[in-house]
Amino acid sequence: MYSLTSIPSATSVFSTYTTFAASAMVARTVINELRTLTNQLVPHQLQKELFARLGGLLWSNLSSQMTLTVDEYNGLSVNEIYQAADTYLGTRISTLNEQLKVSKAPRDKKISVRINKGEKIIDEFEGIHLVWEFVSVETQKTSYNYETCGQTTETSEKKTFRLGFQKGFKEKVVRAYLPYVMERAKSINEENKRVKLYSLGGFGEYDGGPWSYIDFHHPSTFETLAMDEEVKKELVDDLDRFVKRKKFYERVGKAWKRGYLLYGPPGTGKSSLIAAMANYLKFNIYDLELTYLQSNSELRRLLVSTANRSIIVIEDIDCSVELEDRGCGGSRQNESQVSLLTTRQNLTLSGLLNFIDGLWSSCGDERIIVFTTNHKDKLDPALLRPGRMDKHIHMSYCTPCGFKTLAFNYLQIKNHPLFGEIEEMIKEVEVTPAEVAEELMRSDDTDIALRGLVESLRRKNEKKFEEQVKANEEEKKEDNREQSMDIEKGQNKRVRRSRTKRVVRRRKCRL
Ligand SMILES: Nc1ncnc2c1ncn2[C@@H]1O[C@H](COP(=O)(O)OP(=O)(O)OP(=O)(O)O)[C@@H](O)[C@H]1O
Ligand SMILES: [Mg+2]
Repeated sequence: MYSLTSIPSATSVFSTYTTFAASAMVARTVINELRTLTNQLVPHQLQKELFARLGGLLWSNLSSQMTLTVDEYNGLSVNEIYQAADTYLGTRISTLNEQLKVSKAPRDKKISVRINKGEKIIDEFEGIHLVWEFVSVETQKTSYNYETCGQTTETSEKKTFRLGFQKGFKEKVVRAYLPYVMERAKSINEENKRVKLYSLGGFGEYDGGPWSYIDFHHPSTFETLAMDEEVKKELVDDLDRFVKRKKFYERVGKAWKRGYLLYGPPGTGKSSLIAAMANYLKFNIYDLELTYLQSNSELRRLLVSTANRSIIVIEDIDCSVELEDRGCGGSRQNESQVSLLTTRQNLTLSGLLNFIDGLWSSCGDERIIVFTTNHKDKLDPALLRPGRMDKHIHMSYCTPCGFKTLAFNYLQIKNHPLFGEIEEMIKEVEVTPAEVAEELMRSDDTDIALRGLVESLRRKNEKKFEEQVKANEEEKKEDNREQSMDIEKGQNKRVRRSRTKRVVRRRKCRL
């Protein structure tokens, strides 16, 4: 609604009209002049094209709207803005859209919905009204085929997005809106990303490098992991902080990397934790089996060819590398003299550590490296040195709290009359989460599964008791043996002393 003061006066309307009419007359005269000139100089077909373009140019200058064109390809390379828009607009489809396309690649998790030719999508960004339009033009190209000795016609589709908005917002659209679209598309792609497991075994697909990959479908998540809740939370917070700290790492001049050492007995969830980390961050996993490698240079080549946003895993590091005495009279050598168990003398622990600290740090971003071991005490101190692995995480035997997580995972229950008994027994017995999981999987019937677990814990407890009794007996036997040896030693001493006394007495007599 207009207020009285906002109604334009008759004179101002008339003066606007005359200005507009005068401009139109000038434009028409210019066009006519151009037409006469070009009639004489330029062929008819070219003239048509020229005027169409000129008309478009004049129109866009006279109108307050402007259009940005986003082609699928920029020359031969893909246009990242097009790809981002394609992804982003999939999330902006509304009930106004009538023509949609759906598709799903064999390995995609979700069905993708896109707008069809001619469809428009309305968007708002910081007060700017934006209209996206999808345009697709089919072109046919005929060429001579030397194999069939005939003409072949290829049809190709040129896909474009047109983005319309008010001219005055051009700067803001280019500098703020399009980066926003790209950022949103990146996080949408991250959400839908399929995690890949790269290895050196050569059983998967290759994408150019020395690693082959398969899709990673491990179901482990932080919710399903039975581990100390505080440690779990600390780790999740640590990962969250790590991925957000690009600027921080730049500022302090440190490589954007993080190292974790997971240690604990077999079956306590070290590999499951790596899977949970990969699923949480949507990072690919590189399973680096050192036994496949021959030398430090090969190791370097493999590490350099890993991608950003990935987890490099070296499992059972204590079994892969071992200290070896070389030279120096069999004494324990320093880290530069550490070599692999096998005869592959050129692959050394120091090579690995130097690379983690040095060269590798200078290439790539957002990398996590994880070592696992069942025997932390067997590891070379060089690996445990402060600053080398950022966090040491102990994966322990099952705790009462861990048992509850597993019971919920496997049986979907949060409580049961047997819980109290089981929790008490778990405090006493060393049982791994893998063993508990195995028992819980034995039956779909909650009572049967839990009773089975109680039975197995009881057996373990009895075994532990028997082992303790045996150990005590052994200890007693050992004590007795030592005592009798002491007695024997004492008797021998007395005998020796009395003999010496007799000799001394005899000597005195002689004197
Ligand atoms: N902490 C845990 N939380 C949930 N499930 C677990 C846990 N630990 C073990 N499991 C179960 O046991 C199986 C074996 O565990 P996992 O392979 O992760 O153990 P690990 O510590 O890596 O053993 P290893 O030292 O032998 O490699 C897993 O697939 C999972 O089903
Ligand atoms: Mg493991």
